[in-house]
Amino acid sequence: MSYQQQFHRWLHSDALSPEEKAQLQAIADDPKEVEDRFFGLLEFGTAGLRGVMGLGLRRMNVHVIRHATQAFAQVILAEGPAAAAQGVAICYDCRVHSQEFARAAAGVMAANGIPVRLFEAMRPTPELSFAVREYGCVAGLNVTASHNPPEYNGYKVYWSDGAQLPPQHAAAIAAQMEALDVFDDVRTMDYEQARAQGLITLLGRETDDKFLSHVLDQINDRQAVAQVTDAFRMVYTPFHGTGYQQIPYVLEQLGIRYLHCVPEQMVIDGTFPTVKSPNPETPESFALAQKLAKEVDAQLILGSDPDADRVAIQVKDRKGDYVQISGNQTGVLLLDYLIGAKRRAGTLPENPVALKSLVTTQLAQVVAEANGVRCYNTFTGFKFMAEKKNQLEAAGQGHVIFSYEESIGYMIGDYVRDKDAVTAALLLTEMTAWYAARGMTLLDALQAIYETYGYYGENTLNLVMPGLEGMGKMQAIMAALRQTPPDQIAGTTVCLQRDYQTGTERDTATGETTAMELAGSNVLGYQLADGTTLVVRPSGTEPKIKVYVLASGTDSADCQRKVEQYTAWAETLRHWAD
Ligand SMILES: O=P(O)(O)OC[C@H]1O[C@H](O)[C@H](O)[C@@H](O)[C@@H]1O
Repeated sequence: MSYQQQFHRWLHSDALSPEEKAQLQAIADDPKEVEDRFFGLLEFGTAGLRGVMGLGLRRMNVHVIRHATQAFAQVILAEGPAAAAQGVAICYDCRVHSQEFARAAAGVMAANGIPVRLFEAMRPTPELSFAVREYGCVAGLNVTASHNPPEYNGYKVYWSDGAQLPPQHAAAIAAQMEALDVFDDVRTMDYEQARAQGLITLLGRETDDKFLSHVLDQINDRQAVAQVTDAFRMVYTPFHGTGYQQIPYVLEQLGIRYLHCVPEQMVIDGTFPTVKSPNPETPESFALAQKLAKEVDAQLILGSDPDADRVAIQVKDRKGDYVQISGNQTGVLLLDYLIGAKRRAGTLPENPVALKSLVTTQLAQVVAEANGVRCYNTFTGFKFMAEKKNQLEAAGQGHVIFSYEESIGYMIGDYVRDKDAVTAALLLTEMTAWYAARGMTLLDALQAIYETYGYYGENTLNLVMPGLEGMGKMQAIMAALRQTPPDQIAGTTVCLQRDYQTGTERDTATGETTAMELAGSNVLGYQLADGTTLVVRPSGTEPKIKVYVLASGTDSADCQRKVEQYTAWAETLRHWAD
């Protein structure tokens, strides 16, 4: 069906209310907008479906949610009646329409005879992962667009291990979505009726208590916190999102006495009125938190993203300014700390393993291996880390103690299979207090790590390319890089050219091609003669190409110089599609 046909189908469908039809009518004379909204289905990316809210096949709205859920229900039903009877857990975040979408999804599952455990109110994403495992659900889903701007919403899908669906299962849902009509093939049931029939039950306090008790079990060193508690001040912001109860709670349980939460941002609001972007990766998001931190003279600022699966930190430097510690650096600090803390507490398992994504700093591997911890790379997305953790542990090949990505996601413990800002916030605070008890800030600790293991520097460049046009440009850039793989980048020889789609690595000196362990994802990589690694991939959550520069050098300035040099080259990729 062409996009115009799709548009007319929606415009005349009985499933749409008169108001919805009027909204669609308003764009009828704008063919570009109609095309953008109807040219195809939303794709399952790094974190499921994600899109701008609005009417249309390529937008997030109740019809698309029901369609996706019907497709998901078919995949579950195909597992047989026993699997379907295990039911699904459903969660949602603070966004406008998230509760409505979650209830609509619950209604579709119920209409398909699949029992639903629905959170009574918004909750952090990691609690959904936990609930799926805890209640032996066959699957789970979460209505959230994580850190995206307010106009977005999304749909994350989980399987029975509590991890987001790996590509082959996501592809099964996508295939069902293609096969099922968006209106005619969707079974749905009234929310209240499904509740009355016991097909939808609510999850609340009891689940929180179980989850939080696992989180608190991760504490390694209460003593260190007790030592500094009278002088240790910190600021926390949930950015109007789901971390607002559990993170302050666990920090208090850790023994933090002076915890200052940013009052304006403790107010739940899916429009995120006090920030340009609710993404804690962007230091500017912390403006209000910094203001409060200066007032109370805090040592640490911590901010969790709206669905509380990711967390970023800022610390006070010598000049008294708050500086962001990148995800790459935070992960290295936490990994190094956890190895030490677990060793001191006698809780480091035999055969410890750390996982990271292939676009995360090499330093993590160096630190892990120097401390007797094996380290593996995976593709971006915690579904891949969860898969690797499950595989290694089932085969008796090690116990994963820590998994992380440069994009400020951290997974710790065995009770979740997704990134978890609640546990990470707890341990980042414990770590900061531990160093404070030794007269060190996290910046000092980072410097010590560089001096011990070598200097590393990283940057991620985002080439934003929105809409249908942007999609074409991104494809063209990836195709051009494949067609003419660079032999030199910014004047430096490329030694190895990697294509993670085919899983092959080409040595430019010999022309020899060898197979790599990782394959099957649209990612390209270049190993340069000066030790720098460059990785290029289209984002799976936003319309952009991401270029990762991972450098090492003789000191910080040397790393910085390389990072700038290759970032400048990465900027030029923008024009490869012109
Ligand atoms: O690089 P992207 O595909 O946009 O993904 C960026 C991040 O998005 C989500 O938060 C995923 O859960 C993360 O695993 C991922 O690192």
